[in-house]
Amino acid sequence: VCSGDPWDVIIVGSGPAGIIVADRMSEAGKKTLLLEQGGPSYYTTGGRARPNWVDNTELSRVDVPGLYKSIFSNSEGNLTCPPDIVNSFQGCTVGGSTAINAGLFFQPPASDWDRYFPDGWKNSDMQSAIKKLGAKQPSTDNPSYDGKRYLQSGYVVARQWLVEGAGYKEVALNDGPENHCKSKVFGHPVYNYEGGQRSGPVKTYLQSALQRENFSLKTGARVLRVSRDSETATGVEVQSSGSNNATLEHCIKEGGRVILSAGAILSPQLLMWSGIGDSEILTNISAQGLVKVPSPDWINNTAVGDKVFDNPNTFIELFSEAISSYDYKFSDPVAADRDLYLQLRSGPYSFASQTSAFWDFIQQGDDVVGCQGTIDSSGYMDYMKNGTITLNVYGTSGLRSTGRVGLDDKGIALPSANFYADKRDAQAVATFIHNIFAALPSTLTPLNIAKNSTLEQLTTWLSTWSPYTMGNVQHWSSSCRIGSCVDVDAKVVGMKNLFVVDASISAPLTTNPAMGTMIIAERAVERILALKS
Ligand SMILES: Cc1cc2nc3c(=O)[nH]c(=O)nc-3n(C[C@H](O)[C@H](O)[C@H](O)COP(=O)(O)OP(=O)(O)OC[C@H]3O[C@@H](n4cnc5c(N)ncnc54)[C@H](O)[C@@H]3O)c2cc1C
Repeated sequence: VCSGDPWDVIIVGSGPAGIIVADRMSEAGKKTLLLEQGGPSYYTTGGRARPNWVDNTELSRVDVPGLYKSIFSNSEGNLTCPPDIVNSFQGCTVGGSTAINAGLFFQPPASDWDRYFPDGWKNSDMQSAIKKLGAKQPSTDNPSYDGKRYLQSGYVVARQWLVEGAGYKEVALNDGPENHCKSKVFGHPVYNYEGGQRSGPVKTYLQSALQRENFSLKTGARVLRVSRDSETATGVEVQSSGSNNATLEHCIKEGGRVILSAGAILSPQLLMWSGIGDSEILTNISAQGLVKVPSPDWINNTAVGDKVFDNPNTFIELFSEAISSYDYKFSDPVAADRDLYLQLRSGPYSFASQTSAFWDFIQQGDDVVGCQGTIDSSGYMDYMKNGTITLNVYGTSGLRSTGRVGLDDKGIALPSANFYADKRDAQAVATFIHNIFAALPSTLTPLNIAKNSTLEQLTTWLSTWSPYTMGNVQHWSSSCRIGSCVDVDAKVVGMKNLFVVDASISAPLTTNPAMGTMIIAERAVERILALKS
């Protein structure tokens, strides 16, 4: 029995991709339902979780960029997914992980589309999607509302090291093809903020969707599976929050569509619970009653959940007498910085803590591997002494080691990353570090790895687990790739009207994934709307 009238399009998940798809589908006149299992995040969505110093403002903890890091230690506001929903650190709230992330907003280089995406998704095909995103979503590399740059001592030292020493070009990182090539470039991080506050799809696309009468957002609505009649999706089965095991059915009209935008870990789980995936996994979870479709109607596709990717992270602690470290606080910020933020949306709390970013590509035979460096304003773990900053080094595009989204014994998604399973990956990241270490000035000292380490020593160090190495950064992508899991229109292989549009369908990108995922969502909408049926 359908709950309410049927929809033209039902979208599962209000992350950046889901919100963009919902806005564009409703703009195209489709009667559109967006379902999100989590609750409010930004102030404008009803989010009120925040430290006392932000009381009496129209801000929640989500709106204040400088409260970003507190998400890892303070769960107030139920913004992250509980363990009975997914076995990883993700946003389960309006905006998905863009409501809890740092807001770093980097445009993937043109070479990513050309190298790693199929026909129809090459750089030239992506231009209209990139333009549409740029027109709708503000971003800035100078986030403080008063126009001044704060916490720049780390930038000055890094600039001297990488630009003057190592030959990186200092650029505006998203501007123009020659700058966003991400090839030996250095600059100020770009954030999707506006007016000293977090922006992102909730503040842009979602607001335009909410103006339309043919659009509806329902929160607290966890979709369990897609209902289907053989290869035709008919709707989704939803477990309403608070209700004990009660479910209801939202239906689509004949000719309607279901689009999964639940993220790179949960979209594969939804497919599996809907009887689409590796038959071995389907057999296991159907024994627990999690698959409702009879086995003859299962769609056996081992590409569901396969080759999931996250960036392997290495933290390098660097010390210089010339640096003043800055430690962000949730409850008790430095009074002057608190006032600067509250009165002028300016100062350190107008950004998440990163003060510079840079990229290079490492050539390995015919292959290239992208590497990214992002420098934070403080030390980490055992290295909190003033003068210390943290360099996060990520391996990015072109890495060969990937994992799999499996399910735990309760059927809940559990990603594996398999970092450096292919040794060439560790060698590529080590080469990136070795190259920049060669240019370290005498005034800047790495604290957790020797400055004069050989390439072999660096390779061994970064591929041996420690609190500083082999870390996940929760940039999950690539678990339902175009060509094997979905087709070039983002349609699930074997299904007529079921789609996946989120980080799942992206290849590993050279940059942090949010902006690329949003571009992909714009492109997928163009292709879906162009389909005949
Ligand atoms: C801590 C952290 C920091 C990050 N920092 C950055 C950064 O600075 N820059 C950057 O580019 N990227 C960053 N990322 C990654 C980036 O945020 C993600 O790549 C991006 O949000 C992925 O978008 P998505 O649309 O694929 O899915 P998600 O953002 O994962 O959104 C999926 C949404 O679907 C909902 N959902 C899932 N399953 C269901 C269901 N069954 N029923 C109903 N709703 C469901 C979820 O609750 C969630 O709201 C960060 C991620 C994390 C976790």
